[in-house]
Amino acid sequence: MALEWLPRDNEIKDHILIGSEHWGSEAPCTVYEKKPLTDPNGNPVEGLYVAWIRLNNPQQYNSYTTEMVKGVIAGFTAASQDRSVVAAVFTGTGDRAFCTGGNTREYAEYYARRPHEYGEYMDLFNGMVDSILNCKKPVICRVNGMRVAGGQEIGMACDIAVSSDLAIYGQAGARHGSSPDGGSTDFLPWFLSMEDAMWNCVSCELWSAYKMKAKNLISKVIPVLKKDGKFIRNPLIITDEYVKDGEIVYGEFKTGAAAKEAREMMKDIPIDFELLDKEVSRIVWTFANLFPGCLIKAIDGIRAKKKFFWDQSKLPNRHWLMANMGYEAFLGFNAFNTKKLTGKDVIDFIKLRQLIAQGSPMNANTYAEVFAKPQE
Ligand SMILES: CC(C)(COP(=O)(O)OP(=O)(O)OC[C@H]1O[C@@H](n2cnc3c(N)ncnc32)[C@H](O)[C@@H]1OP(=O)(O)O)[C@@H](O)C(=O)NCCC(=O)NCCSC(=O)C1=CCCCC1=O
Repeated sequence: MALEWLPRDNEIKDHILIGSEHWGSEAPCTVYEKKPLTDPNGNPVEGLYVAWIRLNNPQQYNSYTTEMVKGVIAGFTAASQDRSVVAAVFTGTGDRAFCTGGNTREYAEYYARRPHEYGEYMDLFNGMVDSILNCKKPVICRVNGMRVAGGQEIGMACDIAVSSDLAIYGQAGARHGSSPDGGSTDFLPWFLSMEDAMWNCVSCELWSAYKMKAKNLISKVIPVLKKDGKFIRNPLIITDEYVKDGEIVYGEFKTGAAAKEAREMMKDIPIDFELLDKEVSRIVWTFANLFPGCLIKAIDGIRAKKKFFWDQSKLPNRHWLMANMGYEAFLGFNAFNTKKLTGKDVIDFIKLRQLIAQGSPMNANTYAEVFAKPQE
C-alpha cells in the first residue's frame, strides 16, 4: 500500500530571506543575475540556472563599497536558497580587476577615525565571507583580473578559482594600514606553504596567476589575449621556462627589455574571456551532474577546514580592525586616498618608526610628520 493516506502540505514554501533591494545595474553596485545552465554544446537546460554575483565598480578596481557588501550577502543568500540554482559564480566587471578589497575612499573619508562605524561595517564584511562559505551551492571564483587585499580574501572563501592569465594576486593591508585579517591570515596557509603564505600576506608583493597556480592557490589559469584569432599566453609572464640558473622562473614577471617588448606587443591585442567562460561552464556542468546533497556535503566538509580558523578569528579580528581605524588605518588609507594630491600613495614608514623609537605620542602633529605634503 502506498502512502497517500499520510497528511501532507504540498504548497511550495518561499525561503527567500532578502529581496533585490541591495542589487543594482549602475556602478558602484553588486549585480545579481540568473543565467541558464548550459550543456557542453551551449544549449540552455530548462528550469536550471547559475547565479552570477558581480562586483560592479570598475573605475575603482571593483573594490566593494558598504552597499556592495550588502549586495554580495544578498546574492549568496539568494543563490543558496533558490532551488533552481545549480552553482554560483563570483566575478567582477571588466578585465582589469576581480576586486581590490575594501573601498579605500570610504575607508579614508568615512571609516577612519569612526571605529564604531567600522565595527558595524566589519560585521557586514564578516557576513559577506560567511555568505560565501555557507552558500548551499558550489561557488566558483571567476577571476577576471587583479585579486588583491579583501578581494583576495573573498576570492579564497570561494570553493574553486579559475583565472584570467592577466590577473595578479596579493595583499595590500600592511602597506595601506590594515591587517589582511578578513580571511587571508586564516586561508592563505591552507593554500600555500607556510613560508609563501607568510611572505605573500605581509610583503604586499603581487604574484602572477601562473605563479599562484604553481603554488596551488587557484585551479586553472586561462589565456585571454586573442591575437589574430588565436589565444596566446600573457607575454609579460615567463611560462615557457621552469628553471633558469638554478632558480624557478616559471610564473615570474619578465623584466627590462623583455617586459617592454611584451607590453608593446599587448597594446593592440583584444581581451576575450571565451575560454575562461567555457571553463566556468565546464565546472558548473560537472557539478550539475552530481548528486546535489552529496556534492554540497563534500564541499562543506572541505569548507569546514577553512572555517576552522576563520570562525575562531573573525570576531577578535573585527574588534582589532575597528580599533585600528583610529590609528594605522587612518594613516595608510588617507595616504593612498590622497596620492593624486601628494604624489605618494604611502606614508613615510621610516619616519613613523623613528617617531615610535622616540616614544612620540600618536597625535595630529606626529601624523602630519609622516604624511607626504600636498603638492603645489
Ligand atoms: C595595487 C593596486 C591594486 C593596483 O595598482 P595600480 O595598477 O597602480 O592601479 P591604481 O592606479 O592604484 O588604481 C586604479 C584606480 O583604482 C582605484 N582603486 C584601486 N583599488 C581601490 C580600492 N580598493 N578602493 C578604491 N579605489 C581603488 C585607484 O585609486 C585608482 O583610481 P584613480 O582615480 O586614481 O584612477 C592598487 O590600486 C592598490 O593598492 N589598491 C588599494 C588596495 C587596498 O588597499 N585595498 C583595501 C585593503 S584593506 C581590505 O580590503 C580589508 C578587507 C576586510 C578586512 C579589513 C580590510 O582592511
